[in-house]
Amino acid sequence: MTLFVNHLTHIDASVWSPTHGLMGASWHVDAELDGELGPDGMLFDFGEVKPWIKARLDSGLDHTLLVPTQAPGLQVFDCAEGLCLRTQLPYHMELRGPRQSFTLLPWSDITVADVAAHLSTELSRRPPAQVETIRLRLREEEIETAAYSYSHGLKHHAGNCQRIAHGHRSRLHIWRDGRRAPELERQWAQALDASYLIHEEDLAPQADECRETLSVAYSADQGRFHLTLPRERCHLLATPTTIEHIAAWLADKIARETHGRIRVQAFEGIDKGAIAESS
Ligand SMILES: Nc1nc2c(c(=O)[nH]1)N=C([C@H](O)[C@H](O)COP(=O)(O)OP(=O)(O)OP(=O)(O)O)CN2
Repeated sequence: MTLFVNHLTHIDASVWSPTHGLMGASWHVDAELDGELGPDGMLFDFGEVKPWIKARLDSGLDHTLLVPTQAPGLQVFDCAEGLCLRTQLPYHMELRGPRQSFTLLPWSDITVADVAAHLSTELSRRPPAQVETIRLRLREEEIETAAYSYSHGLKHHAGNCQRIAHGHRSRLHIWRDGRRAPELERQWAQALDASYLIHEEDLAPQADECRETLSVAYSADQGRFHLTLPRERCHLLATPTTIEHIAAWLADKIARETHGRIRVQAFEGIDKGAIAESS
């Protein structure tokens, strides 16, 4: 017998791509479970499927940086913070942080299908009673309008959002003077895509010769984090990079640039976010 649960949860993470660099990702999770029915006529109570799978994803790959350890020019080694990742292609990046903020995968690139297969194997190792196999399907949200991916870290977050390189793929809705503005949406989604958002207060001192990079450093409950990446990939905010502040920052910037009354609905991954207005 096979049981299925669609839209079981979401995964939000960042992915290191040897062609695109640091990318935010958000995936819907659908699940199928194979096994034998118990005396109650069920394979596994629907009420328990979701918390069982979600708990394992939340304590595993969710909100980590997915690293393809066989990618060209990539090094991973132990360091005082836990693990250090150094990359060369498509740009130089160095990230140091606690081990649990990385998911190391022995591949040359990360694909959604391979991540789903990897999670399915992991979950099937110790399945609940009566369940023999668990298959996950990961899907990007279908977005016909503007979308962008970004990465960030929230040092004050009590949970895994404190990890310095976790990210999202998000819709962006903008209204100018009460009307949806698809051209502004495309323009801003393009400007933000594949970016890293920084709270200015987290900028770390750098040597004068490092004009082309920015470094971010902070300590949080899970440990110390340090990230250096190209300046051109970064946007600086005067506030923490919560979605409330991102929406307000965008609304202010766009209102100043267009001299219009601007409303921004900024999503953080799938189906949630914040709305801000500025004129
Ligand atoms: N009000 C806000 N709450 C949270 C924000 C925020 O900007 N404003 N941000 C975060 C993190 O950035 C996080 O990445 C969001 O991930 P989320 O999926 O919400 O985290 P959970 O795993 O806790 O939620 P589930 O959807 O149940 O998996 C957190 N909060």
